[in-house]
Amino acid sequence: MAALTEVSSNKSFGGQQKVFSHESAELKCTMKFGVFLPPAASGGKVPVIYWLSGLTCTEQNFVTKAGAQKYAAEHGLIIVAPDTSPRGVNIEGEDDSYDFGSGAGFYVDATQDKWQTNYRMYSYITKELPTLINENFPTIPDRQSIMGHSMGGHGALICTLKNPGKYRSVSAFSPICNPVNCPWGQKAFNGYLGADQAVWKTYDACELARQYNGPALDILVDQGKADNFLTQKQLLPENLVEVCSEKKIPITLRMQEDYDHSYFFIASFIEDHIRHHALHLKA
Ligand SMILES: N[C@@H](CCC(=O)N[C@@H](CSC=O)C(=O)NCC(=O)O)C(=O)O
Repeated sequence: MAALTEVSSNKSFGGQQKVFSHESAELKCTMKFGVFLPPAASGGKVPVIYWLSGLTCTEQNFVTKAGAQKYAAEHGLIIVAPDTSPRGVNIEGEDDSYDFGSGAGFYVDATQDKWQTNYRMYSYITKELPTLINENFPTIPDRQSIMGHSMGGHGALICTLKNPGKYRSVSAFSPICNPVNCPWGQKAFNGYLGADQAVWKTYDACELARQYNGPALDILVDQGKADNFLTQKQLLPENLVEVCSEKKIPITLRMQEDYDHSYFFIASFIEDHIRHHALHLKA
């Protein structure tokens, strides 16, 4: 069993909000993650939701700003919130921009020389982290769901679409829906995956939805209408809705008047997302 080091522990809504660090075999560095343990977890096994954060985030953003603990406690759900990239791996240029390198792992397994040893966030999120969580916390391993924000919304969507049946449900706040067609995605995919756009498509939610052939999905997306990144065409939710309607994949896109891209938006609707996952995790 891989060793966990407790970094912090705070009682919250009758449960415990903790942060742990561990040595990641996939990323070859020390990583941190937040884990909320609801009161129900002290008396038995409970389902788990993974939260994937966006650009510039660590595990702290969700833990301190989303206000999820109250609802996770009420529904009896563990929530795990990992960091968004390898840290301190000393790759030249890793800290040069906010949207590539540190804090911007984009939930892919890099293939390019400089990045491929450490930048393996896809394998970390879908394999190493769940194994670690299931070994160390009272989870029901086949009852897991995933949600995320922006770059993390992209991550939640692709982890679900690439692994039919692995997650009981998926939801996202302002996700990057079509990275092959937006500036953030093009920069990250070119840097981590190289120039071959056929490889990019294997990590693009619209392309993956076009090819999806698995259990029925029930995708929930919230998007603020006053989100500057929506206006800048970084998110492209309309492209995902178009593919999902062609493929008859149920998706609910809620366009929320006046909300921006921030955690104030996330905190306003996190209750709905946790309820959405609870319905599927307890069905
Ligand atoms: N600094 C950047 C914008 C960075 C930003 O807005 N990050 C978002 C996620 S964006 C997509 O993945 C975020 O979650 N920030 C952390 C927070 O606590 O708000 C710029 O200036 O454009």
